[in-house]
Amino acid sequence: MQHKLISFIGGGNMAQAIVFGLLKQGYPAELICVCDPNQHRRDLFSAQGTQVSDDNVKAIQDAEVILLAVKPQIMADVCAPLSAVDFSNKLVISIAAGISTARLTALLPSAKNIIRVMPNTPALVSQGMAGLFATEQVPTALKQFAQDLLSAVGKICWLEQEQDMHSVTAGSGSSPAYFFLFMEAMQQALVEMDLDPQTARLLVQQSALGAAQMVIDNPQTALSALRENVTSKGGTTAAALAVFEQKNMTQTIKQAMQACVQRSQEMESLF
Ligand SMILES: NC(=O)C1=CN([C@@H]2O[C@H](COP(=O)(O)OP(=O)(O)OC[C@H]3O[C@@H](n4cnc5c(N)ncnc54)[C@H](OP(=O)(O)O)[C@@H]3O)[C@@H](O)[C@H]2O)C=CC1
Ligand SMILES: O=C(O)[C@@H]1CCC=N1
Repeated sequence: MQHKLISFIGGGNMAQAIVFGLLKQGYPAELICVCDPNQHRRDLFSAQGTQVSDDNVKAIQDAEVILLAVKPQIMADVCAPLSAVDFSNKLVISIAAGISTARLTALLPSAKNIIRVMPNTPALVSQGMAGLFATEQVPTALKQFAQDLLSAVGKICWLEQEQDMHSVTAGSGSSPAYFFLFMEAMQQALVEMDLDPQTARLLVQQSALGAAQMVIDNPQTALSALRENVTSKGGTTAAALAVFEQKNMTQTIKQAMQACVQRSQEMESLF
């Protein structure tokens, strides 16, 4: 992939996942600058050889790519001083949930090239999933750069309609947390059955990994068929799944994902 000078604005959880993921894939550390007001966070990055700064405006002057990785709630305040800089030859990538490209254009009026990305934290271990949306005027070469950047830390999909970003947030941006919660609950249940926490965690994590790998390795097989293959008639799995069914688990998952979409839509009108 082509290497460009990238300034990250915000060095929190998601920026760390992307930056450390990129470094693992050999992206040159000297071409990454991370801006964050927090000294401890800056130290995490400089220890890996990247540039760091507490001055956003200064740090974006020479950058070819600016990756906005602050909370949506403060995006407007963060962009206000940045708008003094000429963005016409720069690529702006925003990973903020619920901040539309129209809103970003209003916040950074000189920016012509804006790409919105919804990544997720497994980027840290090169297993990220990112949805990308570019406005019409973004040149192919810049779209290719954004695609290569996110592909370096996982899989990507392009969205034709920006409104689908809400569903992508429910499906991949937020979803690692659903799986962590599920695994957390399983581990806790096993500990309450007297297994030690390490053994409980091993059972859960290896089963999750194995299940995900089976899904990946069998693209033609319906997920329901993989489930049925584990479920012997009158057996143990059937007993467990019957409880999920009684508790309306499918409906609960659907409602949770709808809540995620609703919050993303709400954030679009709030910030
Ligand atoms: N976490 C995730 O899994 C995902 C997050 N996102 C999006 O990524 C963005 C960042 O989320 P996340 O990493 O979780 O949030 P974090 O709070 O972990 O990171 C944001 C960072 O920005 C810093 N910051 C605050 N003010 C400024 C400023 N003026 N200039 C530069 N940096 C500043 C914060 O410092 P301090 O803490 O001191 O305020 C913090 O270190 C959000 O918009 C979110 O929607 C998208 C997909 C997944
Ligand atoms: O919870 C959030 O709002 C962010 C966006 C997707 C994952 N984390």
